[in-house]
Amino acid sequence: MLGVVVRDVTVCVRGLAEPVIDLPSLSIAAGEKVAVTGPSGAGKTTLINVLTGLERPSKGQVLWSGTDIARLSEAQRDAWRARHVGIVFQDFHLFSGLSVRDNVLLPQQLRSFRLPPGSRERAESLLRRVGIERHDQRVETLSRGEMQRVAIARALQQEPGILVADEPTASLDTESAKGVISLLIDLSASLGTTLIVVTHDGNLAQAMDRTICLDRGRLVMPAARAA
Ligand SMILES: Nc1ncnc2c1ncn2[C@@H]1O[C@H](COP(=O)(O)OP(=O)(O)OP(=O)(O)O)[C@@H](O)[C@H]1O
Repeated sequence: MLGVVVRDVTVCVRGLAEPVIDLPSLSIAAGEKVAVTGPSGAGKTTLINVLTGLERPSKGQVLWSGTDIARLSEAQRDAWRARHVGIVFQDFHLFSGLSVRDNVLLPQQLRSFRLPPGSRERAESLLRRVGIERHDQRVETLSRGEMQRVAIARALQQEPGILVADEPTASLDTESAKGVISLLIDLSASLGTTLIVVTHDGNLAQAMDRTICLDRGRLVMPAARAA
């Protein structure tokens, strides 16, 4: 299980006087479920990029169970991320022309060249857990809700310590969104995964242990939860 401590992190971009992110301190415990919310442009994606090593902060530390990923080179961060992080992208990033099963296996195949024993069985078991039974179906013929569930299965295939999902319910109807919320929670709990979701969905935020709210790159108090 992996938790993170962020210390004195800023992200500055050329042409902007104010940092895009300015976080004196932030901790997420191993196994915790956290929602990241805030208005458009608040820095949510930048925060996720920094936490997953997709982007290096201008200064500060990002310590995942002791490893400061902000000090790693891009290649080292890529390797660290492949080992520890599953990402569910908002637009899924599934590969048309490939089957559901091959989409789940592809990142592992790219990483290890030869699939480790049991990979196929694990992919099929995860797909069944997310409610997808037709594993030979070409991925582009799925509904959006089904694509979302395949993307979740793929993110969990390599048993990551950290699962990050960007707006996982944004394109779904209420019923499918409910299903995805309980899936994310059940799967991350059973695998001991730290779960970080970027969301505007109040139902999803309420299902997390805690909400981190950003405004103009800084942490602010989240709006009080409805009773
Ligand atoms: N490379 C960059 N160059 C210039 N501005 C940038 C760069 N990266 C981020 N920004 C700015 O930083 C701010 C935060 O961007 P970010 O994408 O993190 O926000 P967000 O909260 O995820 O927004 P949204 O909800 O609209 O996706 C925005 O004003 C954005 O324009």
